[in-house]
Amino acid sequence: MGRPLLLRLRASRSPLQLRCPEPCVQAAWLQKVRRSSTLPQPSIASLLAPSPASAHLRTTPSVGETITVNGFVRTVRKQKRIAFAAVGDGSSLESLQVVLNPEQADGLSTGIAVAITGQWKESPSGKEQTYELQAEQIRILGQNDATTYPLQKKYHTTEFLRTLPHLRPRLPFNSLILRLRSQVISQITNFFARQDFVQTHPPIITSSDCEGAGEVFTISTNPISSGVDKQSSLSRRDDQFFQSPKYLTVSTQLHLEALAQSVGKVWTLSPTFRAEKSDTPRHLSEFYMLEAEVAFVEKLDQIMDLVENMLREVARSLKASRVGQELLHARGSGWDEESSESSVTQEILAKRWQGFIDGPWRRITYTEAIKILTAAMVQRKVIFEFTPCFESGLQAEHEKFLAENVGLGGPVFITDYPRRLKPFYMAPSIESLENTNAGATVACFDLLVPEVCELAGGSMREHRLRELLESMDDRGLKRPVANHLDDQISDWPLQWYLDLRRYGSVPHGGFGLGFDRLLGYLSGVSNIREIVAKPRSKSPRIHPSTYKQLLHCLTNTTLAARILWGEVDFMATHERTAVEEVEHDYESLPPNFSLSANMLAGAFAGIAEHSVMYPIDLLKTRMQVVNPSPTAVYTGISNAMITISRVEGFRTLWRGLSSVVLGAGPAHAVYFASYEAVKHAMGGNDGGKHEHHPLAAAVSGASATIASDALMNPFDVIKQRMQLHGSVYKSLGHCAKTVFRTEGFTAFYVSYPTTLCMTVPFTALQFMAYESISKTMNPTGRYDPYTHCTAGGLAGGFAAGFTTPLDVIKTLLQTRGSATEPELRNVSGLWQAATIIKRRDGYGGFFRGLKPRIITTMPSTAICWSAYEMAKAFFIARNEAR
Ligand SMILES: NC(=O)C[C@H](N)C(=O)O
Repeated sequence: MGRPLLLRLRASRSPLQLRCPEPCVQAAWLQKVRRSSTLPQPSIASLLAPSPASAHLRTTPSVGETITVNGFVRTVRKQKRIAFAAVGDGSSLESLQVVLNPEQADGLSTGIAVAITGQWKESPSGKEQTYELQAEQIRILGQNDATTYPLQKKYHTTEFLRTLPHLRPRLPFNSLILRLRSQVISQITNFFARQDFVQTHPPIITSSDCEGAGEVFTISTNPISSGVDKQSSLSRRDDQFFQSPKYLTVSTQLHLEALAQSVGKVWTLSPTFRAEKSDTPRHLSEFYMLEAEVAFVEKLDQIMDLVENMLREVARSLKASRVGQELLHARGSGWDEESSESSVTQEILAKRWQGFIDGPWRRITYTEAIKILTAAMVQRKVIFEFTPCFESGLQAEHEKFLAENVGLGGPVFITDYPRRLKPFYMAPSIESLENTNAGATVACFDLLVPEVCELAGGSMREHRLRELLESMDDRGLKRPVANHLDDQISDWPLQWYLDLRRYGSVPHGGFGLGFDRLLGYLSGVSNIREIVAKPRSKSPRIHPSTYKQLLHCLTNTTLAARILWGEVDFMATHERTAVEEVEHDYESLPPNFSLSANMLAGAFAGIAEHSVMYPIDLLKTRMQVVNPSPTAVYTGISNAMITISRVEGFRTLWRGLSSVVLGAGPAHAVYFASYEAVKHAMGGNDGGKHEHHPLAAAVSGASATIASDALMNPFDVIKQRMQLHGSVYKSLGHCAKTVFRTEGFTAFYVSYPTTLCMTVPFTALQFMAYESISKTMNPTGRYDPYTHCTAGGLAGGFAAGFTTPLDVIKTLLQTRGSATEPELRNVSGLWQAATIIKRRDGYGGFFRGLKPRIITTMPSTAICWSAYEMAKAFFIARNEAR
């Protein structure tokens, strides 16, 4: 027997090596069996890192042996005398290196399916891989349109990949997720089998809404009436295939309860459907739920023990498995990047598994949870948008806090919720029964884990007939006839459920666990759309409430500031119901990111930027005025502030703001929309967030400015006029009218070319600097208020400093109408303005207002970029489920 073989995986970027079991000695008869066998060829995983199973099957070839491998070409590299193809088959993250001669490589392209026969060889030393296949014969198995194949070897965003659910499983990380699913199912199957549970297949088409939340999909055979006029279509008997309304199941629990009364312990892993809003990273309309039901148990703790033991075993076996090792490897070396933009590192993932393995997990009651949340809020450890309160249930932000702080990285059970918040089938808590306050809480739990929050929920079921009927009545579950305990109503959908209590009822309980969420948690994939083969969810659209929300944040400055600094999750500002539905999930700009979302993000940014920095901007304008009136000469910023507030009143500092608010919204909307559109057209989004395109950034910035300044210029002129010392205009309208009447329409645009001369280089410099600084500070490109803010500020300061001379010229042109001297009044263009400044004040004149300009610009651009990135993150989250 040889020593354990250490295979260094091809293309590994981390030192992680997979330990392979000892290769078996190859028996001659086995070789024969394999050669003549019709079984598929060895998988690449079994070749690169044989598992005990594959070694047992004798797929590990010896050096020099001829083998055939099936797979898909991931890349081809051709040199003069030699060519290399990387071939993958989904069995491993790694690909197999195939060595070919250049002629053999002809016709090979990324994506093509091949069967390659060749000699298994040791790679020359110093290569990344240990073994390779020296091709002898290549068989192309089918057509491949290489020019249009969408999964070329380059970076793809997750959103782009979601548009290709039929092809994305071919990516190495996606295939790993498929294997993870399969493995966890087999672990769970083993676990339950060892505990003598019976696996069952309850129906998918049901007649009742188990959770009573009205989130059922109704089944109809009539494609036209379905969904169009549900009510009328179902009331027409001839449209009812089943004679009575039927739904896709929201939970198999009720049926499992029936089956548990036969064999005691049952489980299922079934598709489940919910017609709820599902545009969050944790919800889908179709998902798999793992449910179990146990008869003859009387305590909720027994059900929690079951969940805990099961998940502990899953984590243990995952940790020891090849899939587990590959997941860690992927997290450590960026394999997962394109198919799951996740911030979960190798360490976090390992910690998550360990959190499952360590125990016992914390169990606290709902009442205790509310106390913990309230105390944390009072002690200012956390700011909640919604004050925790017993009656209202836990909001997403509360669950998140509990998962992170009470579970300390591991899971935490929250038990005994108020009866009112839970469905009809739950039994009262034991404590609740013992108390005078009988029935106030129910014997149930939610299992919370960090990031995912609710992973599972379970309860003791009400097994007593009278109490069950009372509970149904409390919730208005209408029975057709006023009920007597012994009434039997044959066509009432839940009649059979009552029978379970009528005939040989036993105490029992069970749980349901979101299986896709579990896989997401175990693999560190934050959005279950990357976990499920073909995610089904309600299409999102930009809802009117979104606009309301943005406005709310804008008008509430403290809230806006807290959001900008990342103290408050933007989502938490949404209305109560939406908090549960919408979650923040920032990813890079998707190709299909809508224009309106871009514009709205831009508008939000523009208004935020201009409003906050307005007073300083006013000072800058006044300091740049050539030949100002003696009462408007200021020695510095603070002197200017004090003088203006004292002489003209504090409110003067804000004069003209309305013009900016009115103009900045649309102008910035145009600005960011053009920026993203030009950047996209110039390939600035290609290659993903790790590639840097300064030219694209600069050109898009410049184009954006040309478009937006055309819109903003008149508003800017009005603003400047109103900011001047001794401005006589009463309002925006008054100013606009007066300027138009006395100076004509051109007054609004005389400074446009100068503005562009200034803003185009300013924007190009700023965007270039912003992109460069962001890429350096935040290489993953995730939403990070701190980097957006810092990069935005630095980029703005840099651009502002360099363009101050042009800004001085612009101010002269924009305010010429308010000047008293004829030379200044009649200045007609950039060059003339520059000459006047030079003559009167020398070169120093071109740097007047430099300091306030940098001081205004830095926070302005910081706010602007932060607001823009925040709004963008928000829209991406809304765009999620497309
Ligand atoms: N089987 C269960 O306990 C799951 C529960 N019916 C739910 O949908 O949350």
